[in-house]
Amino acid sequence: MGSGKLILMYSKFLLPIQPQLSVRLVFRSHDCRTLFLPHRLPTITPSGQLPRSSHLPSSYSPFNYWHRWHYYHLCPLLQRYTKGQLMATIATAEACDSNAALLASHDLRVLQPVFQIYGQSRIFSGPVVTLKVFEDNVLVRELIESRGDGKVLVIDGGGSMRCALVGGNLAQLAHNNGWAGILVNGCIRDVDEINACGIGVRALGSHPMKSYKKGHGEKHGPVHIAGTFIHDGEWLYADSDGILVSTTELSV
Ligand SMILES: O=C([O-])CC(=O)C(=O)O
Ligand SMILES: [Mg+2]
Repeated sequence: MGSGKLILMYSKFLLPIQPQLSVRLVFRSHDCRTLFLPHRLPTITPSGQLPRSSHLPSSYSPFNYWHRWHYYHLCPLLQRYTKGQLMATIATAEACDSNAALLASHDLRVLQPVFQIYGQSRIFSGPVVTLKVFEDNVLVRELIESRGDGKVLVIDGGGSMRCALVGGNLAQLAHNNGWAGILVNGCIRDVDEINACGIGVRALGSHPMKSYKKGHGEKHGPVHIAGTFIHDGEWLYADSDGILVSTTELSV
């Protein structure tokens, strides 16, 4: 059984008997992990509603096996299915096999395989927000500080190999703000921090130096990365096989 079916089964049959994990709770947030952190686990209420934060006990010890199972095994899976990330179930290879016409018309494009994979989320997708900068990450922070709503930030850093445009702090902030992923045509740093973070990141490589902080660049314009143009509002699909960009959202 595919994981998509499994999650549907979970939503239909198991969530109702686990009222503290209401669908509202799971699908409203882009960061299940935050919600499921042990110290935030809500108690079960008879109505199935989340207790108000003032009702949350300061500690959930001892919390039972069921809670632990959710936290450690289910949450990483749920993260992939939260709002804006449902299309993460599309495998890039399958998408290529079943969309020959879109590939031929260039409505579906494959990025050249020049990116390294970072971050816990190896599969991500979402509508694209584009940004063009050069060795300056002020606008990167500015966008990441806004709500991501499951979008993918595509940063054309001109392929610079002389500094990093994203580090551990920005990656964590992006994850907290609901960005599904970040693609950097350039370098990142704080690799260990990023690899521990729940977001998906693709970049050309890593570099220990930070970038300039001038604020130069252009948001939402077309960018040309890894052999293809990418426009704001297009859809990006990344998994272990590669990265696709589609003019429109692909169906499962
Ligand atoms: O501050 C920067 O330019 C990037 C960085 O190290 C971080 O996001 O942690
Ligand atoms: Mg840093």
